[in-house]
Amino acid sequence: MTDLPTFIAGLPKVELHVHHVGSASPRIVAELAARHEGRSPVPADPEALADYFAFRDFAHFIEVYLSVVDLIRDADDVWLLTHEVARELARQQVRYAELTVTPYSHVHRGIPAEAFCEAIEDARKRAEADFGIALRWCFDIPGEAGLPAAEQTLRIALDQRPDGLISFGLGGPEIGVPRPQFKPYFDQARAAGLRSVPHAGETTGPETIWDALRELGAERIGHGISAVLDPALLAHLAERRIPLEVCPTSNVRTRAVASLDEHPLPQLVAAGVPVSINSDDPPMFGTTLNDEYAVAARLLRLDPDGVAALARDAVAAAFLAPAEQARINAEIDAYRVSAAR
Ligand SMILES: O=c1[nH]cnc2c1ncn2[C@@H]1O[C@H](CO)[C@@H](O)[C@H]1O
Repeated sequence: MTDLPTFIAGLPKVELHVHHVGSASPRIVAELAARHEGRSPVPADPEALADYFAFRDFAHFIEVYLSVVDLIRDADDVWLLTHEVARELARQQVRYAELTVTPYSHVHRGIPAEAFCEAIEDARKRAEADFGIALRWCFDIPGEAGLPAAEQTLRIALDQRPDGLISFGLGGPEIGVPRPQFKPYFDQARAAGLRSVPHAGETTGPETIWDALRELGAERIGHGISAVLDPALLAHLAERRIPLEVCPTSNVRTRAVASLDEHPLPQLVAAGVPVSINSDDPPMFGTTLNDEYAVAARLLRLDPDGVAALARDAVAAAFLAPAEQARINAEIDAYRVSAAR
């Protein structure tokens, strides 16, 4: 029987909550920083970059995140980042990933929406050919940029409508960014067939999650960890099978949770709430998806069968056709059997 980290490394997975820019590896950040020599606070040296990715609080995290967004200056940068993110996901046996991209932030920095969408689409198709990974897009509104960003994100989603686009989200800070104001944009996105997956309950309380459900028609919740403070919400999420996209290390590194041992993941699972395990912004948080599965296994005291079940839970929460879900689940089951020998 292989040890758990080895088992996790080989386990077929899907990832549902991982950010495009937030996944820029130190090597990619260094390459982008070198291209824009001297005009960025982001260090090119991987050691210095690790220190740069130490956050005082969530607001500081967003500030650092946006400084990395500034490194993405043209469509070539977008292509390079996307293809490299796919390589890293595939290296971890990710078969399918719903990658959150924030078109507004790039268009706002001068990359035309059409060029941005062409770059991510071309990189997505090349990644499928090169690495065998299926990528789909969530276009998210950077909440800190408010309603103008909501309007432009919706426009880009509906006007460009890249083939890989399947969902519409809302990221950035929650404090000072109430969810109800974004209802008109989510209504139009959902009417156009996009799935609703806003962040909520990451840095604010359960009421933000209720708003995301009631006002934005959320089908999944990004993070949603403060649901543990509201038993009625826990019961609602469990009864309606509304999955939370949980990112344990992210919550500790952005100071949303004091430590992994205090992370509410066990309480969420005990309440019967469906969860998927995700990495969010892996290099920024010094983690990987495999590391997050190992964290979940420790917090939930899982054996390989339990870890394989976690992977299947993420497949169940994915916006994938049933036949595709069955195919990935069959791979997970076959792997579990082979690893047991
Ligand atoms: O953990 C997170 N919570 C909220 N937003 C995040 C997180 N990680 C990355 N972003 C990104 O920060 C952008 C700010 O412009 C948001 O759009 C979101 O995509």
